Amino acid sequence: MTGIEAFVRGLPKTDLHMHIEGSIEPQLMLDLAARNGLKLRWDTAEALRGAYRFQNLQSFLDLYFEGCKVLVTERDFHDVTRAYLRRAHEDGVIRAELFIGPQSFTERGTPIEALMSGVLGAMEEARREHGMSLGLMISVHRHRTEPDAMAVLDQVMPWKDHIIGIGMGGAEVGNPPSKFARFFQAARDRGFRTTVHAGEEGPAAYVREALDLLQVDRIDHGNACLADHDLVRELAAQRVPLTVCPLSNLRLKVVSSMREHPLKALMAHGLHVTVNSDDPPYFDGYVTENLLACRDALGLSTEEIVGLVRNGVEAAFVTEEERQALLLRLDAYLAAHADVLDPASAS
Ligand SMILES: Nc1ncnc2[nH]cnc12
Ligand SMILES: [Zn+2]
Repeated sequence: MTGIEAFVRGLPKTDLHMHIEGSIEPQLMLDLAARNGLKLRWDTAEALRGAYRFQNLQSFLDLYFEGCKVLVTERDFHDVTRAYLRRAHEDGVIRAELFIGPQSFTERGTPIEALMSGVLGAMEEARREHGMSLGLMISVHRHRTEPDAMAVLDQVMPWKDHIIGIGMGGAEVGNPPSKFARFFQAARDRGFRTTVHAGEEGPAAYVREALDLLQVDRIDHGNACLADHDLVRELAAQRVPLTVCPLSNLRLKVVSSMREHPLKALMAHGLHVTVNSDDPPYFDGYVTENLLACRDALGLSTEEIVGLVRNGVEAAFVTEEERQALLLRLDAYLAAHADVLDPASAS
């Protein structure tokens, strides 16, 4: 490991855009399938990992929803969440905000109680054992109907105090934010913070709808906003965070190479850009690999990497007290590694 790799891995980071059901490492997927008496199309972790070649978002979602079938019991939800949090902790993540999309599981008969207990129990363990700051977000599927999304909102209300936000993912093109205007209004009326996937494969107009119609607090991805200068100006002026996922964009062919990734262009426009993992095993990288891939392809400086990480802390759905505590951890690390940021200070 080079000095900069070790520095980025140790840097206290956030992961504000990741999906629990997209975090199942191949071996765990096989183990969970065996535990539940399910037969997968792959016999080995290598074979499964070899299937992670995608043409677009839909080809990924097909595999992602197939993978969801191995999560059945409370223990399954616990184990997958715990495994992600262990990896994220080793990756230097101090604040993670986790999406789970209940519809994939409740439609197959898993009770919402099993899902919530498993996930929340694992989060509590990771808070205790790793000192992580954690929040859970409920995500609905945009390819389903708005009444379906409303039903999810009703289902999770008993856990309202354990949920920091409501989001939406799934097949973007043809399912614009406007389809869910009443759902997001309802989520806001019930006191939730909101975020939505927009401008990943969809156009800038979808990001505009997310901002104006859904009035979300953050935008997941948001890359396509660059096509609309007025929109970029508004997003920058309002400091709306974008949870960008560079390796996801590469693997889903949203960009044809990392060198063409818009991360630096988004930063140059003064946007509140954060870097996140999305679905780490599927896209072959946790937050550190995402930052290093951007550094290698786009020539990010160490200061720019630190700026992106600081943006993550500023965009987190936390109380101001918690934000200050996270910033203190970041600043303590930077003070202890002043030689990396300013090599002239090393003597
Ligand atoms: N990148 C992505 N886009 C839309 N929905 C998703 N669900 C999990 N990952 C996603
Ligand atoms: Zn996502």
